[in-house]
Amino acid sequence: MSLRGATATLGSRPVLRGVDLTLRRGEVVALLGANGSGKSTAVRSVIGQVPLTGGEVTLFGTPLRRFRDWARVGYVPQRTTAASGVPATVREVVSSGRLSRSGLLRWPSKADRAAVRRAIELVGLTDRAKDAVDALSGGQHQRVLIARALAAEPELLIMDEPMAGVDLASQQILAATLRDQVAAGTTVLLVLHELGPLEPLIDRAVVLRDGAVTHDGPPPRAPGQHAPTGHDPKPLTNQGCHPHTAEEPLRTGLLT
Ligand SMILES: Nc1ncnc2c1ncn2[C@@H]1O[C@H](COP(=O)(O)OP(=O)(O)OP(=O)(O)O)[C@@H](O)[C@H]1O
Repeated sequence: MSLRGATATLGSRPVLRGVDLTLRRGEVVALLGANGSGKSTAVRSVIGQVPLTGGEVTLFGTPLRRFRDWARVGYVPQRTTAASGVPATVREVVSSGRLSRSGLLRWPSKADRAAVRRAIELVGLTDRAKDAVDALSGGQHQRVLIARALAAEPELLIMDEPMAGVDLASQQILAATLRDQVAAGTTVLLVLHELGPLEPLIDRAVVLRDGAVTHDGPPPRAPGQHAPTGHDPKPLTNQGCHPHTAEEPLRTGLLT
């Protein structure tokens, strides 16, 4: 995927100011930066949720406006309250992630059901498959969202702060899940505040500051290290790591 010269304005505020971000097949890239630097906006523009005012997005070589093959893309939004109060089971939510591949109008095939089962197993929730998602912890809920993205067996996986507010046990399961995906050749774009347990998986880090790229290269080696450009005097890990408070549910088009 690539984002070239991307500019975007939210309200009257320029949020992306000429962002270039390219992922080659099989790469694992971390998008880092302080709160409000534009990370979420950048990934949401990749999946068409934020319109660009300039520049372009291409997915698998196709310009976004002509791209239709959404089953090739898995997207895990920032933690939301989208599932709370919805009486859906883990299996139902994960199955919804398969619809981009199976379509709404036909009965799920054996392969669809197996992919859903595998995705639930990958995130370690097999024993909770019949439970309502709103009976799960925050970390387990995040695992459900990841399983939902994996159910379509995407070639490109985009995750927005998958570790935010996730307990250590879930973090380890997520890291292992991601390791399997990467080993299978999936391309991964991760929005992160710090590399944490995902560090060994990451090939490259892109650092945003005020909507512009200040670094594109090797990831900072240790948590707490400074941004590698020398332009940013603040440690990447200590900029108000925030449990995301209740946010509006996102309508991604990938999740229904
Ligand atoms: N819907 C919106 N309307 C107006 N401004 C917005 C909107 N969404 C985000 N912004 C602003 O755009 C800027 C970039 O936000 P974005 O969520 O992309 O940053 P981020 O780097 O992902 O931050 P965080 O680490 O806090 O998630 C912020 O200043 C934010 O306040």
